[in-house]
Amino acid sequence: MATPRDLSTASLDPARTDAADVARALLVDPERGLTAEEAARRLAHHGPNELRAAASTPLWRRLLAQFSDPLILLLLAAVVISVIAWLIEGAVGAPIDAIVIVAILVLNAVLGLVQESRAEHAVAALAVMTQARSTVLRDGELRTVPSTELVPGDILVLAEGDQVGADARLFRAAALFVAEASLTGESEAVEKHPDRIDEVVPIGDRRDMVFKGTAVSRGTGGAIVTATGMATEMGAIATMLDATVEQPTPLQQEVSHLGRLLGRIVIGIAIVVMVTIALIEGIRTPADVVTVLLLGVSLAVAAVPEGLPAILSVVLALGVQRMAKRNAVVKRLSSVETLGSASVICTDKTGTLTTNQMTIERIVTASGTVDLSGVGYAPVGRATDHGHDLAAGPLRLEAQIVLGAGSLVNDAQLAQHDGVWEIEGDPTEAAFLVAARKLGGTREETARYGRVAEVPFSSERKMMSTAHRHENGDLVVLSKGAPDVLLRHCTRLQLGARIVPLDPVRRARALADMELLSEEAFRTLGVAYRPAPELEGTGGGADAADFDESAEQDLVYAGVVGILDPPRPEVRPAIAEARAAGIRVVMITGDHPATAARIARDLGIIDDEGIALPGARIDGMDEHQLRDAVRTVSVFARVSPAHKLRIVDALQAEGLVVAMTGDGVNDAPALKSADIGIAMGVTGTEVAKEAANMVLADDDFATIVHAVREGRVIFDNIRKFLRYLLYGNMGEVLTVFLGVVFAGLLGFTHASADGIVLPLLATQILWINLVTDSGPALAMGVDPEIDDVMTRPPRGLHDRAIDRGMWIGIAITGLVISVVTLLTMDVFLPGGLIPGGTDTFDVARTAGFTTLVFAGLIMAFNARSATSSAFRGFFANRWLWGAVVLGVLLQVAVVSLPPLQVAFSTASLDGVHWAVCAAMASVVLWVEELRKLGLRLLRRRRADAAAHAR
Ligand SMILES: Nc1ncnc2c1ncn2[C@@H]1O[C@H](COP(=O)(O)OP(=O)(O)OP(=O)(O)O)[C@@H](O)[C@H]1O
Repeated sequence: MATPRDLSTASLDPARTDAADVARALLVDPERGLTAEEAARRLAHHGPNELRAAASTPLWRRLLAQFSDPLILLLLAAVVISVIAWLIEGAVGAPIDAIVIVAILVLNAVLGLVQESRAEHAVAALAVMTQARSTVLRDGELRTVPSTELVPGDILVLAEGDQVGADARLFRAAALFVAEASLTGESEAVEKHPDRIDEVVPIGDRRDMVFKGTAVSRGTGGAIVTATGMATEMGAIATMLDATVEQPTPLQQEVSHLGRLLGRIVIGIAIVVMVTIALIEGIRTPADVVTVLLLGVSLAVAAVPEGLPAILSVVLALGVQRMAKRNAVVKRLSSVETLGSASVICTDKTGTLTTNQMTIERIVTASGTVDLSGVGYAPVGRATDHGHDLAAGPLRLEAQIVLGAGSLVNDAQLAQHDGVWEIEGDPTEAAFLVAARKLGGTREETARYGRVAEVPFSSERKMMSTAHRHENGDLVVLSKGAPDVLLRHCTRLQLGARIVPLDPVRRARALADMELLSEEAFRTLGVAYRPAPELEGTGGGADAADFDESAEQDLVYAGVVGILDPPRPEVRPAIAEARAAGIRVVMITGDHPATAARIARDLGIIDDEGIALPGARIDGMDEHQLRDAVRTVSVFARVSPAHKLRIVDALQAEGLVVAMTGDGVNDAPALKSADIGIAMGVTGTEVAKEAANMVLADDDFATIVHAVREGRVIFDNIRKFLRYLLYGNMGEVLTVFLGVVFAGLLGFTHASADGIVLPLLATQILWINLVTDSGPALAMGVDPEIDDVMTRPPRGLHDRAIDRGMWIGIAITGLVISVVTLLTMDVFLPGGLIPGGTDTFDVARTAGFTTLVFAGLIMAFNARSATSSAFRGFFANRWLWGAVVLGVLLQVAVVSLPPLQVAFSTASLDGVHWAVCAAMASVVLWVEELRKLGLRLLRRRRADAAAHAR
């Protein structure tokens, strides 16, 4: 086979070449597309259809960036000073502290880097899940493929809401409008037409081409891909489009703010500690200066959780992965936090609350009602009239017109694959194809019509029309749409084989028929038609360009179908769960108010008195009236996408955090405006997915509620490790500070070989923070749900992660930790508060150090809830247990292994020491248990009092 010319590099300009010639040059038949093998071959030749990503930062620079924190730099400076002092003093022995501190910092940087890479990988994996897709014709069939797999010569099939995946030459277009702002900056959508352009014109004027990165805002079309990847016009400007950098989430901002605040406070404390030591103990040698300096700076490094932003990213990213496994694909980490605060979920009805498995069960025409049996897409079922097989006659004829016309003004396809009936396209439309097959004779008739033009369906118009030519040359217009809308375009009625005027009585009857179907929860669709001889005169045939909305008049109303779209079984409990969690559910649908209200009632969204507010009423309201309305109304029906935007704005003005679902191209503004835009993964358009923060892989409402729960759990877990880290840090700072003060008061100055008496050494402080504490903190990030997060109201968007209650808890716990640590040291020291101690200062300090580490590890269990006992879900997190056991082993090692004893100035402990350390450390657990018990009792008493008052 000849190789197709690569148009992107050839001199041929597709915009100035006939579509047929472009197809020929690219060796493709526009009616069949490429074969799968040929597409694979071309993909191998041209490479994936991607814009080259920006080069990644080299590893060494990322490692170096780990040291860029000002406090770490300060510590490094202190280390340098200590080395200089050691050199001045004659370089005796080895500068052990300096070596140990640098080693710990390197270890810490490597860990930080690993965290960062994990978070990045998780985010990259999300990008793959939310990648854009395109519809192409391959082997004569429609296929949806990732847009990265498009190749030159592919036949793109474009519909409203599609992202154009590659540059392509149009060969067909029906009312095709493309938004090209991303490429040309032009905000208005441009109408496209396959007619060749003869001059060389700028991109914005190449009406016969569509370009990668733009979006179809209206209409349909077919185009031959002429360029992919960097060869596209978008590729030409791609150097300007560096990969978007993830902005820090509000929580990440709060944490870095917290870091800076702590940094300042701690530097203050460090200075106070250093001055206190100098005053109480007196600085005697340069070594004393270095010891105090290192201690002060290490304290600062320890107390400020530098690793927190990285841990935060990992926890968010892991949460995002868990959500994705449950079909909620979040595009940005920040959306996870917002999800947890959602206070109202506005949801579509069709496909989200319902199954979107449409079955026509009823056809109501002027002569009566036909019932159709059978479920699903298999076209087997009986047509009956009052329980009897439908006989030939006016009713059958009318039903045949309804279903026949309905399956012609239709873009869906029905086919049997391996014995299973499957549909391609809109399920509402496919329902007509299935029903038409159930009613014998209909398909034979429709086969005689060929489509010549169309005005596509849109959620604003709520109807669509096509023009067809019969074998005998006659032209007709066929329309289907929301019956109340369609009836406005009808002046006549089909009655048996006759066409009669649609007088007020007949119109009222038709409306009543539809209303009745709606109240029974049926989705309704009307069908109408008219002979259209006048189309013949326009431009030598019913040309697509001459056919527009103006043809939708003077129609003959044929009848209405009742489509069953059952609610998803999991939705009712999900709505109850949302309500319990203080989240309101609002249904916003294009469907009829009666259908909407009935289904909302069945699902528990509204009670029997609840009503559906029609979109037309919203039009008559100003902002204030709408704000009043959204306070009470939970069902909006027959709305258009523009109403959605107004509803979002009104709810937000009421102070609510709004999650909003959407699927169509016109939903994009509402999705962007909502706090969380949620696009449908299955039925949603590419434009909607692009505008949303989250994509539902299964279109299911219940998935949104799961995602909210997950968002709350993630936020809870973040609070857990904040609490945990700050408990420990507060404990250390207070231990050092109080230790120095008490040492002075008790006269323990210069009691050890190191010169100055310090309750903890710089290396030990760094050990605790950067080694033993990191494991439990990480494990906390994947903690299972300890407190039921769906029993509390949503968190305010601007509520702080660390509130006052938490600060009080941190202060109390920090104080308890420092007191037990100092008491442990005192127990073993001779001449302390508690008599009987006989150990050396080094042993006593090692015991204090160990108590501090153990208390920290025990606090990990406590930090998991502000109110629940640490024993609740005690064994639920095996990572936490792993981390705690590892922490204990590391501590045993640092106390008992001689090389580590030298590095960390520790001394061996015996059995009694270990037991006392463990017992003293456990005191924090009991104190916290008592405090939480008190809190719980208080809370219960308040709840009882409130219940009593009611
Ligand atoms: N393919 C179609 N052709 C003609 N009319 C349609 C088609 N699909 C839907 N309709 C009519 O338009 C109305 C509105 O449809 P739209 O897609 O805006 O909302 P919906 O799918 O009913 O609900 P939701 O907004 O909850 O997804 C429907 O109730 C139906 O009567």
